[in-house]
Amino acid sequence: MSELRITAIRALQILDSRGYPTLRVQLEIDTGAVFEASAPSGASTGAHEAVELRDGGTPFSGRGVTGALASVTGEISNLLTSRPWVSQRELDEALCALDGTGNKSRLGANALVAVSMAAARGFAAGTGHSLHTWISQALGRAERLPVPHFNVLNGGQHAANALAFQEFMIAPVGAATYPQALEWGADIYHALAATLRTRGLATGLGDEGGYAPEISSPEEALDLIVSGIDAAGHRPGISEVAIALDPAANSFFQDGSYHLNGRHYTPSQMVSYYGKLLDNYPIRSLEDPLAEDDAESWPELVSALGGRAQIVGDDLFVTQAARVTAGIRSGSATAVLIKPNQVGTVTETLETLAVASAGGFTAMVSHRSGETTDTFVADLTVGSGCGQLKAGAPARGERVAKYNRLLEIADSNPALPYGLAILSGEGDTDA
Ligand SMILES: O=C(O)[C@@H](CO)OP(=O)(O)O
Ligand SMILES: [Mg+2]
Repeated sequence: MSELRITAIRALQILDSRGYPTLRVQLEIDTGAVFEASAPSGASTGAHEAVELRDGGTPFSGRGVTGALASVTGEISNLLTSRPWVSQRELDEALCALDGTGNKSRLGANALVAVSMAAARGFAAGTGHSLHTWISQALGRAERLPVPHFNVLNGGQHAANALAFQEFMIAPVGAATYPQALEWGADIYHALAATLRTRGLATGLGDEGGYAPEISSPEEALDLIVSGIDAAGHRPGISEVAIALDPAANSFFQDGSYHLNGRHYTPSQMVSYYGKLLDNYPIRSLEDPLAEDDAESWPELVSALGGRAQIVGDDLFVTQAARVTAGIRSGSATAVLIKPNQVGTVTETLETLAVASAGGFTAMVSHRSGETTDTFVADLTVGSGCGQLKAGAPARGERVAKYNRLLEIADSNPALPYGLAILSGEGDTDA
């Protein structure tokens, strides 16, 4: 692999999709080529995520990134321009050592992840490969176009309505190709708007571009989505248009119980509740169905429901290999959600994917609720071969940037397979 000789690093404050500042980083190398990346930002964050550096005070309600910009143009720039870098791992390890904290809080995970992603683009270009192919080679996995999981109805911390569950996604599992999956997703999204209007419900949007009607129960949301799928002329079903949920249960877990539908559910009652949802709706995936502070209840949920739906740890694992390893041992989930900025570097993200795969977990790559038009996660999904990406609704620029990047990849790689895969270490077996 050719060395990366970085000659200059620039950092620019830009706005994310919620109107808060974030950073865009540019690395210039000795050939004059420039590689760019931008940091996304979550709203429903896990307690163990790598920590963003935010200014506090004013402006931007305390969410300024002056400090993170200074990390990039100061210490990080001094280090990265001081010598050539032979690999992504070497560069990322040096970044982590420079930060010196366990959670990236000194230099900022937002600063580190943007630099690390820009460097990955540089290393990929040095090999003459696209980013997705470079990632697949780094992981030793076959490339695959994912089933897009479109978040069409928003609640929780991503919307102002009273819906406790955060994300209601549709997954066109039965589409023959990625472009067809996108077409189905867009058609259903529009049909859902018509369904909402017919019932006198608002079509205003939540943070990820899904509708945020004034409803409060998950069942109402699921009924609306099933109607929308029907109205678009598709079949709701596990192997046609399936549903995936991210309740993000941290946000309605209080004092040992889950506050939902005007009731308090014990962890065991939540497991039965999800069982009923699986009986009544074609749900293929449940992310953060329980809270991270209720970690001891996850194995019970997996024993009861793990054979019927993918159980994904997001806040529970925060893309960190050690936490995934512990989750594999305790049987706490069957899958991991992958968000590079939760751990802070590309190398650590790839490590988490490798650990998940070796332990028989599936993986789903994810955007954040605060996004930019950066498309790194689209390439990461294809290169990891994990077969699943969630990037919000099939509308709004920062969301469709990812879906459109997948169209580009599909267009220039017509032989790439499309669909779900199991990260089993054995290759890409169809799920
Ligand atoms: O919970 C999630 O999975 C994410 C992305 O959809 O939300 P946030 O970025 O706010 O953590
Ligand atoms: Mg989540």
